[in-house]
Amino acid sequence: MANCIPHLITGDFDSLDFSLQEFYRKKGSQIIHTPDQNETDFTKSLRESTNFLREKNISADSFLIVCRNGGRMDHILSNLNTLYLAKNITCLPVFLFSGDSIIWLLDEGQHKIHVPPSVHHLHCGLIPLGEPCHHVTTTGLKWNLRNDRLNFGGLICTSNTFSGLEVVTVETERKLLWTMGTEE
Ligand SMILES: Cc1ncc(C[n+]2csc(CCOP(=O)(O)OP(=O)(O)O)c2C)c(N)n1
Ligand SMILES: O=c1ccn([C@@H]2O[C@H](COP(=O)(O)O)[C@@H](O)[C@H]2O)c(=O)[nH]1
Repeated sequence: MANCIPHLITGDFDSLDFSLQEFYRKKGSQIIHTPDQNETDFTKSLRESTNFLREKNISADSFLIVCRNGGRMDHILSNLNTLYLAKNITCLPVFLFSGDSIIWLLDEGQHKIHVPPSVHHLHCGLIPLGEPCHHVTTTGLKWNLRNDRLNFGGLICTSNTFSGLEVVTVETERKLLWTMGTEE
């Protein structure tokens, strides 16, 4: 890690040691303090990173966010909320990677998800966070949905897995979180 110097360090810094901040500043990291307490560090850092890429003229395909799951349910839920907020911050896709899962937000419409055979035995799911999804249809899952309704308090799709096809298709008329296991 000694050679890994972040281009940008940003946040409210309530959990960042000042000496560590100074260490990285001297190594060349740009430091942006965002004290606003009406948005989470993740949401703000997505905005700062988007500005950073634009100012430095750096092109990127996506954001891969590596987050800890330290047991704080409010952190987990606010991280998922940031996936919904991301559309207003960046046009790049945002993938949230945590532990052995990756999760991202599917927009309304049809989706094809390419699934490498090495993860066919792992878990996947479709989570209707925030609002019911009245019509969801899938192919490529062990337990497929056929114009089914997903909602909290009713059916949500967790602990599903793959049928063995290399492509999963999802059709949804509302935004829907897609989660899947990743290789150890
Ligand atoms: C309605 C409402 N609830 C709660 C808050 C408080 N709040 C929301 S985001 C935020 C900042 C969180 O900072 P972050 O470093 O992302 O998380 P932490 O580990 O400090 O909880 C705070 C304090 C608020 N501003 N408004
Ligand atoms: O266990 C965790 C801890 C943190 N996060 C994310 O990081 C930010 C900042 O958290 P701090 O406690 O201020 O360092 C938080 O909003 C989460 O997005 C996390 O996901 N899991």
